[in-house]
Amino acid sequence: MAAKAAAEKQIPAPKKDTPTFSPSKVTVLFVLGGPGAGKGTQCANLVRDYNFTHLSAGDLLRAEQDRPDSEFGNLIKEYIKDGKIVPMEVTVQLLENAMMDAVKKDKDGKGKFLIDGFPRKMDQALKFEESVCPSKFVLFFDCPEEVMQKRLLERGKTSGRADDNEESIKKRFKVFEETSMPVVDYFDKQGRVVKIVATKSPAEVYKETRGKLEERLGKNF
Ligand SMILES: Nc1ncnc2c1ncn2[C@@H]1O[C@H](COP(=O)(O)OP(=O)(O)OP(=O)(O)O)[C@@H](O)[C@H]1O
Ligand SMILES: O=c1ccn([C@@H]2O[C@H](COP(=O)(O)O)[C@@H](O)[C@H]2O)c(=O)[nH]1
Ligand SMILES: [Mg+2]
Repeated sequence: MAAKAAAEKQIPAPKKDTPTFSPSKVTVLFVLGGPGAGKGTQCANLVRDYNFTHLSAGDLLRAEQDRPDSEFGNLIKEYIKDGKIVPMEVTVQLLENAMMDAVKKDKDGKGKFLIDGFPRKMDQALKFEESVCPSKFVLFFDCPEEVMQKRLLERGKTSGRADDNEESIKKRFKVFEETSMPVVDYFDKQGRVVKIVATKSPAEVYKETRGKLEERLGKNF
């Protein structure tokens, strides 16, 4: 209950001196782009070809929402339907837990993560890099709203997602422009954004993604 109150009021957690994971052992790429830009689709390709662990913040929140004992279930449900950003304490903890699970399974304690749909708000970006792990860069899938809307409405016919409907999509676009684009701009000013044109076919988008990723990291990262 105390954690929930803290999350709702955004009471800052005590500051940590060092992040949980060292970038010498753990590689983090943030994957951003508007709702429906194709982040999940391209992450699946990257997992297949480069052995990344894919962590979608939205998927982790949906799983937490459905966990019978979760104290955050109702809160997450409300936030997702309205496209709002769940208080960062919840999401950062879910991500850190999932990263820890994966790193513990690796015999060298290493990990390579695609953190999809995160950070979507400046407080999350600062908190994650300070307390969990600094990221190498952001893969940013750039797509206009009309294209994303068409994709989401099509996906909504079968996805069962509570936010793949016209009303929620409109709210998600607004939050993306007002709250998440400033995060992309923040990393861009530091030269840490790799921008991909996301309007072409999935195969063409992936070709550009691979090319730019290897340009940045080399072939054997
Ligand atoms: N390049 C593409 N061209 C056409 N359709 C695409 C393309 N990439 C993905 N899609 C389709 O668009 C929909 C949204 O894709 P995806 O789930 O990968 O987006 P996302 O960025 O993860 O969305 P969200 O932010 O809602 O999680 C899916 O139905 C997917 O099959
Ligand atoms: O850091 C995050 C990421 C996501 N959310 C909420 O989840 C939904 C769905 O996210 P997808 O990436 O589209 O799966 C998003 O609209 C937010 O409501 C969040 O709160 N914080
Ligand atoms: Mg997705």
